[in-house]
Amino acid sequence: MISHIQWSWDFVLLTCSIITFAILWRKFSSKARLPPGPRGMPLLGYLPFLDPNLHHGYTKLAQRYGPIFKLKLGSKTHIVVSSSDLAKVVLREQDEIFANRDPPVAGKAISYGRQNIVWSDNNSLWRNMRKLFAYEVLSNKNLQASTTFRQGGVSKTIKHVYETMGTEVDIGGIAFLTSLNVVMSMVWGKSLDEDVKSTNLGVEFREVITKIVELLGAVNVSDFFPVLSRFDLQGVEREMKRQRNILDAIFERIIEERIAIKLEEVVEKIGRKDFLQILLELKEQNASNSFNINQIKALLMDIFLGTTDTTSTMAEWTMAELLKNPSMLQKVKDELKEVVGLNNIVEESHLSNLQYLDAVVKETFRLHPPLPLLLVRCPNEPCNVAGYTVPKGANVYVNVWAIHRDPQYWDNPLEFNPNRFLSVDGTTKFDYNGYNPNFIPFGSGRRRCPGVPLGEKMLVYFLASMLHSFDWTLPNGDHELSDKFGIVLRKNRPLMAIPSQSSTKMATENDQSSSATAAAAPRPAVNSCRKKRSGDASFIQDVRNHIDEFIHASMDEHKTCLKNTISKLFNMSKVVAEKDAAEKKGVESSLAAPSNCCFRLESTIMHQV
Ligand code: HEM
Repeated sequence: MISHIQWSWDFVLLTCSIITFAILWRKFSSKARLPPGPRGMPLLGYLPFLDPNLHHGYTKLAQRYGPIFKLKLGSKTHIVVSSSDLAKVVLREQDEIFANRDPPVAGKAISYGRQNIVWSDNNSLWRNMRKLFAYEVLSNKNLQASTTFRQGGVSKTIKHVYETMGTEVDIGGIAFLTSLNVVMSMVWGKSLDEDVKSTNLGVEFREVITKIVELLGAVNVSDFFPVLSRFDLQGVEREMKRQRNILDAIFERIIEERIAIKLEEVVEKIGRKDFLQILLELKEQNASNSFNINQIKALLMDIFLGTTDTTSTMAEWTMAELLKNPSMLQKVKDELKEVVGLNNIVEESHLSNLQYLDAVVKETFRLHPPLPLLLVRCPNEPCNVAGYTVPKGANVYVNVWAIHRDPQYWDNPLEFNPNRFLSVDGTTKFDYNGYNPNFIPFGSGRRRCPGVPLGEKMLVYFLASMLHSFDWTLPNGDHELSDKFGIVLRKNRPLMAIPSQSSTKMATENDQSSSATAAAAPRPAVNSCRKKRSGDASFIQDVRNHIDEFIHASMDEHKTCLKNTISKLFNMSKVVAEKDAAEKKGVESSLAAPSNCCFRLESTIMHQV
């Protein structure tokens, strides 16, 4: 009997030991070891202690818990990676495992339920969309073909700034409208002022996109407790759908207008098919790589959101840093004077020679990466990073803001010093392709930003043009550079600056031209002529209008340049008049077609003045 009791007792002990060992093994074995991190409250986890400026809060936590740490936020596990070595592991070495997203509720709402590139998982829809995007929007050929749109967009802005010289300008605002104009022309061949149905489209777009970006970065209870998401307690989903519907209505109208006109008219107007046309034709043909109407609209959202807010925010940060550092600003202006020349306007062909400006932009990207935590990644299976387990489905963030300020990789990391990006031979170090994990403002790996070539071109071209055409001062002599967390990292207070006539130009009294005047005055008139003109009768009148407008926009010191231009314009109009007369007589004319004359007028003004 005693031996029987002893045996049962041994059995219980043995069973308990095995269970305890199994639990401890599971907890402490390297395979299941979760990264360290702060303890939170029951149920809520660390939510009540989150710093609203997430990138600052996460950087402080990394200093305490190391380059990979874990947070429990509601029912979600967040893992934050804050060193370039571990960023490389997540974004490149285990790229495929980390290629999914776990979008916030707001992200699902704006993308019609993940029907776009940004919030889609790594699946066939995502692959098809990215392929089309890379080939039809951002290929070298297309970027080359869309140079005129960028020129047009920037020249409209120069005109606007020129007209408001001496008053405060919202730098982010003008950069936003410029990129919006460019992207509208690229996507559906019509810039803001060509859209006759809506006079306030630019302002409306900015308001909506600003709100959307704000909602994407909002702390939303539904994201941390998915079971509560159906109640939408903070109304984030409702508000996002409202904003989406505003954009949706604009897209619907443009698509309807497009379906109503003939393809030949589109091609005639912009010389080739635009992106919208390509998407609609694929849909019409029911091609295997076609998208439904919601997917088309979601793709348009990607392009509009991806282009406008990031580029304008970066333009603002760069101008803010330059205005804070006058000697660097002067260096940029000197470089522009040397590369572009006083009497010319900036062209995209100049950009590759603007090494110092390029270094300034890169230094700004380092200190103020527009997406400080990139976009959330989500592993499709449990995996090992630095000896810790990252569970399947966790929300993984790469703290680029911290990596870009890590003293291990950057000397005096808080100092704004563009020289760190210049090599001895004057070329710039680092690119935006994400191969160097110390510098990844556009992300890295397969989900890296596909918009790099367009974003970079637009940003540098905009900045070069603004800095070459005008001098800029701060209204109160100084300004602060604090930031405000959001999915896009904005300046806490918008940058206002006052443009004035470029001093380098005023210094050369006999200067024959001004790039501001050149770019500002005549272009819209010429464009409107190109639009209006199909017959010949009004053409001479059009030319007169150009001259009137040009004189109207002039300033005293540009009289000589005006005189030259006007005589060129008269010569051009004489050529056209001769052609008209020849045609009336029924004589075959060897002169250029009227539309070519328009183009020549435009280039006379843009390039010879
Ligand atoms: C200054 C300009 C820009 C910056 C700094 C920027 C930055 C980024 C970053 C950091 C990501 C996330 C990458 C990741 O998760 O690893 C991203 C994704 C993306 N960006 Fe950009 N971007 C810019 C311009 C553009 C432009 C011009 C477009 C479109 C024409 C664009 C379209 C996209 C898209 C579609 C994605 C999602 C990619 C995916 O999930 O596969 N971006 N961008």
